[in-house]
Amino acid sequence: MTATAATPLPRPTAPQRWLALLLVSLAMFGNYYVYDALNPVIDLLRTQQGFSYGQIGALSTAYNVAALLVLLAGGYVIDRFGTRTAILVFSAICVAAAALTAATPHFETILAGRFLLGLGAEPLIVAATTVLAKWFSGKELGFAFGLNLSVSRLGSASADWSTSFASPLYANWQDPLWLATGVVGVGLAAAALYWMQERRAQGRIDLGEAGETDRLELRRLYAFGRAYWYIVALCVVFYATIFPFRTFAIDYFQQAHGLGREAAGLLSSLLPMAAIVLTPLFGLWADRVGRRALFMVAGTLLMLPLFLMVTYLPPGPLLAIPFTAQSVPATLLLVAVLLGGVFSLIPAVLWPAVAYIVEARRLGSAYALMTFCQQVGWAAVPPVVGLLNDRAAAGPGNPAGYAGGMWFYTALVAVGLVFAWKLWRLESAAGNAAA
Ligand SMILES: C[C@H](NC(=O)[C@@H](N)CCCCN)C(=O)O
Repeated sequence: MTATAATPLPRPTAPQRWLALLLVSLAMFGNYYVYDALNPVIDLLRTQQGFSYGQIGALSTAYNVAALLVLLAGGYVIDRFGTRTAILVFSAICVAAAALTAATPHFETILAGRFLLGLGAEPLIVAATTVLAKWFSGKELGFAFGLNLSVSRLGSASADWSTSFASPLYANWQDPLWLATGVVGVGLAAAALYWMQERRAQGRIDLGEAGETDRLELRRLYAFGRAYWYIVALCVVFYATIFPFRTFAIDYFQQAHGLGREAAGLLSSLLPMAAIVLTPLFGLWADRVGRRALFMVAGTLLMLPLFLMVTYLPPGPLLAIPFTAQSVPATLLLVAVLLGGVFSLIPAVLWPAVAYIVEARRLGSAYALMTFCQQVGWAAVPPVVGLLNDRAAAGPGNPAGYAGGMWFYTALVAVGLVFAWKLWRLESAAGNAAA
């Protein structure tokens, strides 16, 4: 039965909202899994296929270049075809991308696969956000976003854990990537179920007006204030450090510190695992006390010494990772735990901070612009780190060769600290003026 113009449609019930969240989050789980699935096979791509670190960096950048092109297209597909079709189409692109990446040993094909992934995965994130806003508007929206991000991070952690639960697959570089294709295939199935759910809801449930998707307004850059640009600058350097570090982390722990793949995967998974638990908690804390700029200063300050600690401090005693048969050196464990804390803290305050300084009607384009800048920074760093590693002939015989990359990350964090500090000064001055 459909409602007439005289009888307003009901808003979705709680079970309907949570079903939508579950299905969209499953699609996002697959999305984050397939992105991170490349990280544990980097050593195999190097030993079995002879890829250089520079080529690995290019595989990472191909994703960002594609994402930049899609962001420039400005959410056209979502506006034109609607969220349910967008989720389905972008999930299907991710599956095709995963299969292309796994299919052949040629560098160009793998590069094309990662490019295709960027075309599907980043707009899928935008479409998922739009879907949640439709189903949850006015009801637990922040909580729904937080849960969605936690499930996405579980996808990243699971890709790292695959070094343990799917260890027999790591005899070659292709099988783990076929597993990733299967996982993102499950995400596609969830997207198809969501498609059915939204189609059934049409004409029966009020999902709000099909709002405009966040658009990039490059012509109006001047309209944002200084505080906004400080946040964007911190966003650029933070993600340009943490995502490339994660890309290379498993291989780095293996080559520079002699860890096995399973231990290296578990260590790397501490970053997304911490974020699953701590991001919502830091978000709640910041909601209570405000002072987000101070949180950003604290986060970047904590992050500043970590890459040098992992490079120069003695490894310390071996410590067992709870619930596993693996042990890792204490210094590495400490650095991974602290990086996990930072990976939880900064995103928890960075993205919501924009909403406090930009007027609501411009928030969409503010986020689109911030994501655009994020991709530019994130695109630039992996080839530089790859080049530094290659030039220094970094490898198990020359662990010191990885130091250049670690100094580069440290320099980026130092720049981030300057912007966080400037934001804090600006906000303190504004607070004093208002008092
Ligand atoms: C919330 C934020 N998301 C992003 O930065 C996305 N643009 C890209 C995520 C890609 C993950 N493979 C985050 O994850 O912190």
